[in-house]
Amino acid sequence: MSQMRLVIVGAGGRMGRALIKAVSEAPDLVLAGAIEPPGSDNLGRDAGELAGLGKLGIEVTDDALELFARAEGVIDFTVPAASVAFAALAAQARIVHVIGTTGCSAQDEAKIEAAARHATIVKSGNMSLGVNLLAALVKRTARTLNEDFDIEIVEMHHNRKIDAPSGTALLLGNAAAEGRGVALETEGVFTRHGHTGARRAGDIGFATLRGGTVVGDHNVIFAGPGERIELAHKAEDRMIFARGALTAARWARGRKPGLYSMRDVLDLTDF
Ligand SMILES: NC(=O)C1=CN([C@@H]2O[C@H](COP(=O)(O)OP(=O)(O)OC[C@H]3O[C@@H](n4cnc5c(N)ncnc54)[C@H](OP(=O)(O)O)[C@@H]3O)[C@@H](O)[C@H]2O)C=CC1
Ligand SMILES: O=C(O)C1=N[C@H](C(=O)O)C[C@H](O)C1
Repeated sequence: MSQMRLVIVGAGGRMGRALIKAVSEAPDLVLAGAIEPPGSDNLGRDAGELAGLGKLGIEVTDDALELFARAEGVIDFTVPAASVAFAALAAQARIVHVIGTTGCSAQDEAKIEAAARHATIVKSGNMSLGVNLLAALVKRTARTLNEDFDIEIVEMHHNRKIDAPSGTALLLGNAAAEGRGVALETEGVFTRHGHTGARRAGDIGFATLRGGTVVGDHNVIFAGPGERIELAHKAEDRMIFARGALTAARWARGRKPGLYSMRDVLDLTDF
């Protein structure tokens, strides 16, 4: 099979740079373009140099439409408004769109779902194998334990992160809710301050920590009477997300349009 031609959007970001490196290390993939927003200082720079690799001969541009027309897939770790716009363009070009962007609103999700009628979209709050396996374990654990076990999700990220709770924390919260047969929308508790009253049985609580250069730590605590189970993941390197995104692109190649998740890609659907 020929090399898969991929465009990286948000090429100058923390994940964009990791993705350029990951694509350049993969013999079956080729970098077909690199995109930054209009006005970015990175426009016109070489994508390889941006990622600290030396010249790759791919100039960073803001012309997504032109690049998407010549590519098979786009990898997107940007911001919600950009991902919604890129999904519409991916639908127009009928290509694969891998979305790692977090912090999307319900309206953003609806627009992405609409784009998935024509684009093959894989979207996940976390592209790593470890976190998706953790989500399966959380779901399984929540299914066994009743409401005597209080579920709390603690996450910590670097001080540049702009959304909370993390996409991963929400993914894990949804896994816990699914395991328990409830909806996170009604059971989730996202803030506590002041005289909150006692914890309600069945709550799924979230706590958000921000500081330093932490790549991403998540801990799901099942606190029961006299015992506590903790399931945790610590990301040490953004390359785990980048490689996961490339696994998703390969999996989506040639697949019919639709909205998929890493659960589909990693065949964890039985959990
Ligand atoms: N699902 C997963 O596994 C993971 C998800 N993420 C998520 O990915 C996202 C990005 O994270 P991170 O790389 O740390 O963030 P950064 O802020 O470092 O990077 C975001 C990049 O997107 C660019 N961008 C913004 N708007 C546009 C646009 N319209 N067109 C093209 N590029 C645009 C920014 O450019 P500029 O700076 O010029 O605005 C920047 O280069 C976040 O939502 C994060 O939570 C992160 C890691 C793993
Ligand atoms: O912004 C980040 O850095 C990360 N974002 C994702 C999230 O919101 O869960 C994934 C990872 O934890 C890093």
